[in-house]
Amino acid sequence: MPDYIATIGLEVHVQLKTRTKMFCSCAVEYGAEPNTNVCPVCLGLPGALPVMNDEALRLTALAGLMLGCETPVTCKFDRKNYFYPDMPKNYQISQYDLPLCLGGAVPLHDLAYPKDVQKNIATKDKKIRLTRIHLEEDVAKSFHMESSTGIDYNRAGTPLVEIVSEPDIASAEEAFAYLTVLQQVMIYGGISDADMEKGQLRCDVNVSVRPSTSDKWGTKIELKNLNSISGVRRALLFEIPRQIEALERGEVLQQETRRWDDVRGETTLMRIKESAHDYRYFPDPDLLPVKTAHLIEDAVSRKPELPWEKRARYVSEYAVTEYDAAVLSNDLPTSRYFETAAKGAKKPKSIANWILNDLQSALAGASKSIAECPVAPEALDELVNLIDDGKINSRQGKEVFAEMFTSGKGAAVIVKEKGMEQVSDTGAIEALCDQAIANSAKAVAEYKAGKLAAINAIKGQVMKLSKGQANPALVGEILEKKLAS
Ligand SMILES: Nc1ncnc2c1ncn2[C@@H]1O[C@H](COP(=O)(O)OP(=O)(O)OP(=O)(O)O)[C@@H](O)[C@H]1O
Ligand SMILES: [Mg+2]
Ligand SMILES: [Mg+2]
Repeated sequence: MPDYIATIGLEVHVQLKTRTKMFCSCAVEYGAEPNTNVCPVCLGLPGALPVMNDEALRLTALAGLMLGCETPVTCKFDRKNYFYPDMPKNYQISQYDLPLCLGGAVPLHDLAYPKDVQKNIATKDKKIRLTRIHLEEDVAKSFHMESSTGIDYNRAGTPLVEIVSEPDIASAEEAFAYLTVLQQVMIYGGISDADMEKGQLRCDVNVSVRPSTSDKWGTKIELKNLNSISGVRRALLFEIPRQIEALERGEVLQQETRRWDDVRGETTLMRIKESAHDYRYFPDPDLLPVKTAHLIEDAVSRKPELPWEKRARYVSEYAVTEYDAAVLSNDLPTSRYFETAAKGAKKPKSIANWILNDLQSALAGASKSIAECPVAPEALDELVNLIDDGKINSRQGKEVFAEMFTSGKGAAVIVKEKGMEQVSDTGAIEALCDQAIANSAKAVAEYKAGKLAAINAIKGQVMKLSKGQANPALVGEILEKKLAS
């Protein structure tokens, strides 16, 4: 059996985070009563005229800047003509030959992916090139019921960007990583909430396979409208072997559109693409071409630190590992928490460890997000300093943390209340050492006879006498001095 290569290109639709729709002042509001956020423009009534939403143009330019696209001096809007009830004007306003953004790339920067994802990503620094990003209006949402179909026009006219990749993706896992990074960039830039459960990020998957000995792409099959990142991965893990097996049987694949059934875990045929759709694109006469200079200027001023820049900075500025940095910069609330706590910390690496272990598991246990964390970053910093300064030991630290998480009290307050502060008062420890030496004649004799480990028994006595609060290093020092004399 020859080896096969998969070729994958994604078309991703992302709803922009604007208050109002693309060409009218209707609210963009998820979950509103159907057909309440509508007007003559988004319902396509005769005589209605579109007015461009400048914020949508700005957000698109920002997405392009973050992903390294070029923005041509002018862009324009075109009518994409088709006849379907989800678009009552019988055309969708989109961008055809002069989109807002061209080129660019999505780096699959190593986001601490699970091991089984990691191993199918070609190289750590692989980039997926983009073809273009264009701006259009979303269409209405259809609800297919038993014997009829309902349509909600609230979604019609929502600003939507389509991000088209080159077919650079070579595995289900690379598609997973690509979408994860794209979603992260959209959220970082405040471009979209990119919540797939709300349909704010949707994906068409184009996939073909070919024998590795062939340098011609195979027949492209399109999987329509996937609505979860793991769904895209699972769909490809089904579809790639399906195509390979068909070729192995000697079948000739046809260009077709397939549907992913998430419950049954398989793709099924929707329609065979007879010929390319003729959308009869032409420039929308109601909308003037847009000069992009002010959009680019605005995007430059709004561009945030990129996720992979943040990650690199954490490694160099806070001396945390690549893995820590990837998890800490994964989302903005976690990165803000970390940076606030790390600012005053002597050892930011300790802060990172606490966030990645105890804090995250406590949050998971309480079903809370980090934004709702009852332990403020400054409070975590205080706790970690108490431990790193040797005021309490790490076992006590865990106890204090648990109490902080449930009561919201500060670390020092709890340490005081529980009388945990380690005794570092030399006088008090000396007295306890004398007492322990007097009680341990056998261990003392052994130690003096050269069995140095016997000191541990005496040390244990002192710790017990201090109820675990003596500073162990100091106890060791004092005992050695006393036993030597
Ligand atoms: N042979 C192929 N195998 C896999 N993917 C491909 C192949 N050829 C093109 N693609 C990918 O298909 C995607 C869409 O391609 P393109 O926009 O050219 O056509 P389309 O799907 O007909 O467009 P639309 O769906 O918007 O009408 C791109 O992401 C591209 O990278
Ligand atoms: Mg497309
Ligand atoms: Mg397509």
